[in-house]
Amino acid sequence: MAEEKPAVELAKGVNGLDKVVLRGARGSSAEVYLYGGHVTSWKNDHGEELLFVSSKAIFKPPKAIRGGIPICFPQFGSHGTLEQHGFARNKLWSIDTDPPPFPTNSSNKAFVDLILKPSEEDAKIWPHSYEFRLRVALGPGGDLMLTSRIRNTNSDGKAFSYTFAYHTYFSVSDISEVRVEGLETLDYLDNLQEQERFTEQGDAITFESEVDKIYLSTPSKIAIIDHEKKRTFVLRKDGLPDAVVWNPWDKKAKAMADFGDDEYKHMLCIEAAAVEKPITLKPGEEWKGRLELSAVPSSYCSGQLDPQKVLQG
Ligand SMILES: O=P(O)(O)OC[C@H]1O[C@@H](O)[C@H](O)[C@@H](O)[C@@H]1O
Repeated sequence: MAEEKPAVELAKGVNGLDKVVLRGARGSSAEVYLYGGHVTSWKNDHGEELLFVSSKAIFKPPKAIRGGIPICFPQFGSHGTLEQHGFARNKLWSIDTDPPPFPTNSSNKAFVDLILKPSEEDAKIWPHSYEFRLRVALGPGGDLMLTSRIRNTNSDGKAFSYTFAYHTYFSVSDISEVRVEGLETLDYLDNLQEQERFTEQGDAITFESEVDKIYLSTPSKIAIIDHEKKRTFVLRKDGLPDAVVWNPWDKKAKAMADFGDDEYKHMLCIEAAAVEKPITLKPGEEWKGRLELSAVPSSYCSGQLDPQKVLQG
């Protein structure tokens, strides 16, 4: 009998970068690079990849990996003085061997704790002391769970504020066949129109051109229905009121060096985020932001699927 592989294993990834491989009980798996604290793979029990990573992704600092789940911290987007999406996604994280207690299902072994602390160099661009702990776990059913705990460890009595996102790239069969449920009728800021505020109209969201919107105060559950693949992703979030929806479409795709010209057809970013209202932490305070992803088979025929059932179920 083949020897059972460990639930958690340290391995070498692209360009020799360190990565942690997580293996669930029934065949699911996930991979997390220490570079960026970046999840680059999430596979279901059948070994099917559920996240998109570009074939042109550059696995080399200081460029963030194009795809998977980059962590945007302490700034989402370009609205602030820091680099686009902050620096956490292009820092080398460490394995946290002694994380503070974490309420968890003790039978679940497939998880890893990472930590990011500022270096002296970092403190020059963001003069704050913090501990950012990230737990990545595979649930018994193959769900992927990310929990971020950010603590203000400033000794100068100063509070700090930040914006945040789990910039998740979902793998989809064909963007034109995908719909997103849970964001209809909500207000959003349109990044393609100078962040002007609009209200989404009644129907589920479908895609036929570039989209870059920040939906505000969204429900905790959002569904991505991939008709062709007959698969529904369900995203549950906590502590993250907003949701960014991004697809670069053809023109922007061509302008990105680390993204294939046609790859926009096979990805969709739905990002659990806190953007509109920055989070403020006083010294000693800790914030928690959680994302849980599951992928379920959906046998969709036009009109048969009741979105309410997906969202309430
Ligand atoms: O190329 P980056 O820095 O990874 O950003 C990709 C996209 O990320 C999205 O979250 C932003 O809303 C877009 O405006 C941006 O283009």
